[in-house]
Amino acid sequence: MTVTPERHAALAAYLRKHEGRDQLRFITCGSVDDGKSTLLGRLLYDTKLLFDDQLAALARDSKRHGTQGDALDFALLLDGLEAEREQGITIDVAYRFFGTDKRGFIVADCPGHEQYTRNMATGASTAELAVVLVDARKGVLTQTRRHTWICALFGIRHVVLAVNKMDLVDYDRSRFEAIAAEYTALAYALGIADATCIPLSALCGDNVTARSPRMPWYEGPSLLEHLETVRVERATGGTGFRLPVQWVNRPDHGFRGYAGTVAQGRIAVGAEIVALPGGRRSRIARIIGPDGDLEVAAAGQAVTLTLADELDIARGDVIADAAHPPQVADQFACRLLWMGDAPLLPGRPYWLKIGARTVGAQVTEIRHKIDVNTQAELAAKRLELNEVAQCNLSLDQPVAFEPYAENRTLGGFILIDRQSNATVAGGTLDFALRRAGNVHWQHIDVDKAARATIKGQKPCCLWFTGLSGSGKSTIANLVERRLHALGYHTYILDGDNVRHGLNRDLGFTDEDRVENIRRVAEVAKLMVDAGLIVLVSFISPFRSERRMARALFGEGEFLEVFVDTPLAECERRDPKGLYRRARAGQISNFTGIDSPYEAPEAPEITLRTVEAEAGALAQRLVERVLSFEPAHGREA
Ligand SMILES: Nc1ncnc2c1ncn2[C@@H]1O[C@H](COP(=O)(O)OS(=O)(=O)O)[C@@H](OP(=O)(O)O)[C@H]1O
Ligand SMILES: Nc1ncnc2c1ncn2[C@@H]1O[C@H](COP(=O)(O)OP(=O)(O)O)[C@@H](O)[C@H]1O
Repeated sequence: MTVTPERHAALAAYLRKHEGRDQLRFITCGSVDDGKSTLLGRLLYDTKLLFDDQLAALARDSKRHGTQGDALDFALLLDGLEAEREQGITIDVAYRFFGTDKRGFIVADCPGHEQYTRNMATGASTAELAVVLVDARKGVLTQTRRHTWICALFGIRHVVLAVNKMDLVDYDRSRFEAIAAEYTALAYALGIADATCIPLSALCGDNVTARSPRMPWYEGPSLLEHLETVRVERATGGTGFRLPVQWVNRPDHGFRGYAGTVAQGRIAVGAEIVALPGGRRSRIARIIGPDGDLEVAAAGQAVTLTLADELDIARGDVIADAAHPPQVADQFACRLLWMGDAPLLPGRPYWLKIGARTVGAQVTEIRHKIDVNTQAELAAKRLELNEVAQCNLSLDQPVAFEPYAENRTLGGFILIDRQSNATVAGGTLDFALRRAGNVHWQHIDVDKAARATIKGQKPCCLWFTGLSGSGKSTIANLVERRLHALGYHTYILDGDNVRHGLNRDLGFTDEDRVENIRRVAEVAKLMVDAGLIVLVSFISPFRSERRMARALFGEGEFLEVFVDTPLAECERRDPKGLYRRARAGQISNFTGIDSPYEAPEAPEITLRTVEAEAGALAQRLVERVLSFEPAHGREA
């Protein structure tokens, strides 16, 4: 079953038709084989609200591939979708919708495999309730705990534990009660106020839509009865109006509209607004809905606003009630669910997307990670796939936000890998850290240009990267000697040396190397600011951090010098005997052996040390530097 444009259109039509009707948005989550597909299939079938085309397909597939004889195999209803996922077709979450005369339902179906945590996070961030499945024979598993944790993280306050396959434990009451007790304690520890446990058999239909005579000891509602009647609070935090601007609509010079979905509150024509983070104010001139002008816009509505004044508002800005604006900050305490295959490394730059805004961001500190089985808080220097943690976050620019507990749209974010563009984390902003709030940039009259002029040179950073023993230090040293002899003001920052002082606390794990490069890049930036020609000679093995270093400098100030020497040659030279020791297992995390080196993709200069002598290579570099130095009578 594919999620075709027709089905999306059908969903949109359904939502329109049932606007205003009581609706429950929920997600289903469970481990593989817990029976999630069968349960959902049964629920859809028994409420007789399957689309006809789906039913026909189900009857056909059941005969062909089903495991239930001539009966309908409900699992097949959903497994088509699973199969597409196996083939790597990108479907975040499949939304299904059905209803009874009491309520409409929108279900985000999230597959159970570990690697689909990402999809589950997407589903959870818009759901009001979660149905968590466990197999009665297996009880609460690590996966169950993880899913429940994710539900809690993303603000779901109502959970149903569907204890499935009760038929396979002879509808045993004590088995159910033991699982229910364990799960209720877990949910309570995670702050989930309402955890309802229901014993059922999706396959046999027990307690799914109607109470089962096979479990007379169970006095609670069937799953459907519960879903129809559970009361969920819909309040989304405060009442102040907020609209994250999705796009700026400028068909001609006469019209400038700001389009987006109202994330909170309501606003009327004439009301005073503030555009954040900039802080400029104006009044609402027009509110334009899909069918024409409106007097008022409220949470959930997609509208275009025009303002009385021409403000410089860009995509990603937030238009807010001027009397009750949200906070603006660039440092946060947050909770994070790491979903990247490569680990999270503090200090590494990622993109952060919040509302309609994307900004550069770094996790500055992992305060602790959380063991989903025990809730224990553990020290961590990195986060691996599916780990959750409390972190501090620093953004390159301030953003308007609300704590996640108050508004999911303005408090929820994702992190995106800058190289692959993959979503690597989902998170929630808890509160702003004010540490940077009172630190202002101090203006200094003597600037970089003045310092450079007095030295008669153009400051720059020559960033050498390459394997240990490739020749970075040798060549950098020759370059500096030559420039120095010509009267230039230079400085070499060498990895070995800086690691004796400023970076004495760092080792050679990936996370320590990230921090090592971050610090030395900042130091190099200060030295360039002081007017110097700086030569940085660090292995700097990761593209991501070299890119971060480059971003600190102005146009033409940063030259990446790739000292390109094959590993075998470095090993043959082995000037410090380190390769020999690494091969003997005496040094771990050695670059090129058991720690990666990511060669530059577009360095300004590549020096192949097996093809030319160090002196000749150094001379090439000196000439390159001199080519953009101001002429002042020095001779090369
Ligand atoms: N495990 C491991 N891996 C790589 N290198 C090691 C290691 N242990 C010690 N050394 C010595 O440390 C020097 C590299 O430090 P850097 O600060 O340049 O490394 S990095 O940029 O953080 O990767 C490097 O110096 P160079 O040979 O000049 O590159 C080595 O002498
Ligand atoms: N063309 C060359 N350029 C630089 N170094 C070379 C070259 N050919 C041989 N070498 C030798 O390779 C070794 C490089 O060591 P070093 O400069 O300390 O490398 P790194 O700083 O990259 O670890 C030195 O012993 C140097 O004499």
